[in-house]
Amino acid sequence: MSDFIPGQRFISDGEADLGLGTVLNSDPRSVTVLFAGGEQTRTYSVRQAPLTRVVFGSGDRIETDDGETLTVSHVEEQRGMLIYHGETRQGEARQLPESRISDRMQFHQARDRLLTGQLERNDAFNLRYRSLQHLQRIERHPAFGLSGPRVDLIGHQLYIADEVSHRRLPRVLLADEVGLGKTIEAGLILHRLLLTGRVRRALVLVPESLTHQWLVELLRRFSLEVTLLDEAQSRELDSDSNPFESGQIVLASQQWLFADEQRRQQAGAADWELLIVDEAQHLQWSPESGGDTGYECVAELAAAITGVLLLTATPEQSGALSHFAQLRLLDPQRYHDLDTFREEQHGHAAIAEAVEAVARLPEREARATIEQAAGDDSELHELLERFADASQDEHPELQRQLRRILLDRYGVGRVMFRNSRQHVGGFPERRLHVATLELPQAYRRTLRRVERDEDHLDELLLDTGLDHPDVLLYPELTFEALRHDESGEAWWRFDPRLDWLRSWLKQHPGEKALVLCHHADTALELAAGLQVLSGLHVPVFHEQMSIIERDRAAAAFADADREDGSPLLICSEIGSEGRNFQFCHHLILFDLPPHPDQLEQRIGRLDRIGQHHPIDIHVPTLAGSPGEALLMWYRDALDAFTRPHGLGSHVFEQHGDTLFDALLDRDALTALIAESRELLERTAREREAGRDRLLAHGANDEQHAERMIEAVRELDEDERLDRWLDQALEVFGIESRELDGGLRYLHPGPHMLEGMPGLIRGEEGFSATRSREQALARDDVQRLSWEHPLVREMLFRATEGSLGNAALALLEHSAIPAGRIMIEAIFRTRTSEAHHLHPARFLPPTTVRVLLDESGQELSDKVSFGGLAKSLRNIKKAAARDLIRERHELLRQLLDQAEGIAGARLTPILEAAEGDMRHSLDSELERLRTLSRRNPDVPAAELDALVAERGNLAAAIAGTRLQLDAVRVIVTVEPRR
Ligand SMILES: Nc1ncnc2c1ncn2[C@@H]1O[C@H](COP(=O)(O)OP(=O)(O)OP(=O)(O)O)[C@@H](O)[C@H]1O
Repeated sequence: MSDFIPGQRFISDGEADLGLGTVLNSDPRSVTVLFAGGEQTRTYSVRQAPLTRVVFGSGDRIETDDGETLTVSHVEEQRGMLIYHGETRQGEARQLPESRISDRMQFHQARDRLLTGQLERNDAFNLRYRSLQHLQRIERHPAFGLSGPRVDLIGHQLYIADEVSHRRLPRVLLADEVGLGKTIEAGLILHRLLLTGRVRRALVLVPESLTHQWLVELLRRFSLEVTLLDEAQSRELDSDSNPFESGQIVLASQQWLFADEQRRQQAGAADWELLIVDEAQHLQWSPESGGDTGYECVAELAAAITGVLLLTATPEQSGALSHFAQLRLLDPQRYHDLDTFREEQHGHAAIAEAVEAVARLPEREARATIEQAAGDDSELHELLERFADASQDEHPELQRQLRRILLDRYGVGRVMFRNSRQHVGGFPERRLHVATLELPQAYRRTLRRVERDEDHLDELLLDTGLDHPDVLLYPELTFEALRHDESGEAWWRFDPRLDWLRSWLKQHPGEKALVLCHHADTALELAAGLQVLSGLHVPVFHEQMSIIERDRAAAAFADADREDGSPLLICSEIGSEGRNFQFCHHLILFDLPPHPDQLEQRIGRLDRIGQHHPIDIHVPTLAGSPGEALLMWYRDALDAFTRPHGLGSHVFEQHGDTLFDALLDRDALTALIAESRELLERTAREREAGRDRLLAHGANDEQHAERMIEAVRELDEDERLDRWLDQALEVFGIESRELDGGLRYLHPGPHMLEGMPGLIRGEEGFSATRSREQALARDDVQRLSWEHPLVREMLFRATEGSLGNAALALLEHSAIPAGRIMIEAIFRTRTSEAHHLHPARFLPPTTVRVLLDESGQELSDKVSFGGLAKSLRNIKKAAARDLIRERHELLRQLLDQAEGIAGARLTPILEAAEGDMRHSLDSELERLRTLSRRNPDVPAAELDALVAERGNLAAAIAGTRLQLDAVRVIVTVEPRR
């Protein structure tokens, strides 16, 4: 080291605490270094200067002399001096000559720590190496990001999560039938995108009534810490700051956000990579009048955010228009014209037939069907040719490709996923029980007048302030609105539905029932009536209640044994939307909602995943009333109580007005029922032949789903996690005690390192299991997986901090003379930038291990890490430091040599990663290109994004460097006798 240049930066190998030194001057024999941090100057002989040059690489953070932090992107050398280029914390580009690095900068890197004697326990070094190895394996695993959540492994959900999270533009409509797990699918997608680093910030917008449920689900099932933002909390935050920047995942109520212009602007100004909107059917839009405030707010956000998940069980609640409006939010260029959209829906049957024909290949008829659907699509024809020449072994893969191309090109399934009970299977039956009760006089009078005199309806609407058809369907509201005399009798005193309900309770001791009413007022008064008449205190659940009150009511219902427990819960229509009540199987429809999708939402509270009992739907109805007419239409025309078919809204769109006119006219009703039934059956046949069939094929690929389940199980059962956990818990100072039933209790030990998720020193710990079943059955038990926050934190600290990156150990060996030195150097790849592209799927942190003996011989082939680690002993720190100091020069030489050896091994690693990446992205690009020629569902932006991604990934891989991550010095000693 003869050419020291003034301004270059070094640290003293022996005196690390002096900090970072600057060469002041040098001559052929000596070099003088100023350690400004310690205000000291040292002069060394050039030949033996115990100095290590400080060189940073891309991705490193440098502290500057003016208090900034610079993240290095690349380094340039000018006349022996290094110039660092990078970005400041504010994202500004900056150049920094090495002379301007802060004198006080601390060193955490392996080489500096070793040479400055900052050594650690051997087990920490072992943990570091093993953690890197596991990361390398897990980040490439096909189930990575999906194995941690506490959910049952349900095929269609895992398929959707895998498919969507792999897309560059994850913008889809999750439209499974009610209760099939859209929240879970959205959670899985979010979880994976967060873990892979593609998403760092997400905004989740849900109806006010569901905020708490989402908060709890994201925490309990996905271990995601979410900031629930409301007005009070926003005000508490610093008035200058944007409250939407206050958390990584922000959950907010749609009602709150949509109503406040300033908050909407703030949400739009924050940086997000993913937007999730639940119950998207409420967003209203039409070509004539544009969107309502909510729609426009979501449209603005969706235009700026890469990933968008819209959730709705009833995408057509307001007809094809609302469905189109949702798709338009996801891809406005593609869905720009409502008429074209309507027309496209007709061609789906032929494609569905072709998709099904694929399974029957090589039958001639099947081939003909596919050929016909393929038109002039040369790729499909070519695949069919290949199939004809292929061996039987190759058939499944070719069939998969054929199916995929057909669905991709012509299916709606690229943007929309809809699973139905019919295709998922395993759902309990629904049973309808109607109780026809006598219409009370008080209601009858009003109805008869309307029947006789049409104008009376208008008067009634004016007098009551109610809407049509509510004024007819909910006679208790009409009665109350007309009851001017406060002292008069309340409706619940004479309404026979109350008596019916009371006797139902008597006949079903120990059972629970969810009672639904269309209006909150009915729900409240019904509860009041029950209290007076039966002394029963029944919790009510409606949209005017606070979230806390609602949760309390739901809890009292869930646990009837509590002091405030109740066998009934009375809910208003939208008060209970999205809620989970599958622990109960009796549904009492105190009245019926005016829209079939609302009826489906009601039944969906109980008919959800997790419901194991047939569902009993009880409808007390008043003979001759409009409510009874509606029941007949739902039951006889729509078949709305047996199973969800998603066609209710379509029929309603055509016949809704006539229906409301026929509520008081039984002849008209009978005709309407026949007409509606005919429309329902015809549409069902068409949909079954076309769109629905295609959607069902697109929403789930059973083989893919099966592979995902297998992949997750593989990680679930990974025994290496148990071994790694034992080592990690020991190093981090966490104690573990076996409990009965395969559980373990983790709790903080006296020396536990700070900041371990879920554990605080001096406090209780938690029970944990590796078993998915056990964790699903018990809320109080956490499930340990490679994705559990504690495991991730330990993996992170064991590989990213300085923990265990420098160590010294003794090796007892009779065949090697005592006092000989070896170094075990672990290098790892560092791929900078492009985190959001998840380069780790092609190049996870990859280790290169180099084991050199004193003579510079490379032994890693002969001596394995595990074999060596087993034979090593610890040594006292002070003695280790002395040893290092004595052998400085040799260690530096060995480290330089190891670096050279490792460097030579980098090229094949990068080549393999680049090959993998190109293989994967090229074939996807090819697929998208062909697809975009046929299927306008593929937005041009997706193609551009993919090309850009390939370029960025290639650059990231090419820019990968090897960094010495950890080093262990091994000193031989004579075996102890
Ligand atoms: N994989 C799973 N493991 C365990 N529970 C699940 C799973 N999938 C769904 N569930 C449960 O089934 C119920 C319905 O799921 P979820 O709320 O996600 O359905 P949804 O489709 O969003 O319903 P809705 O249409 O009512 O909004 C919830 O209680 C959920 O926790």
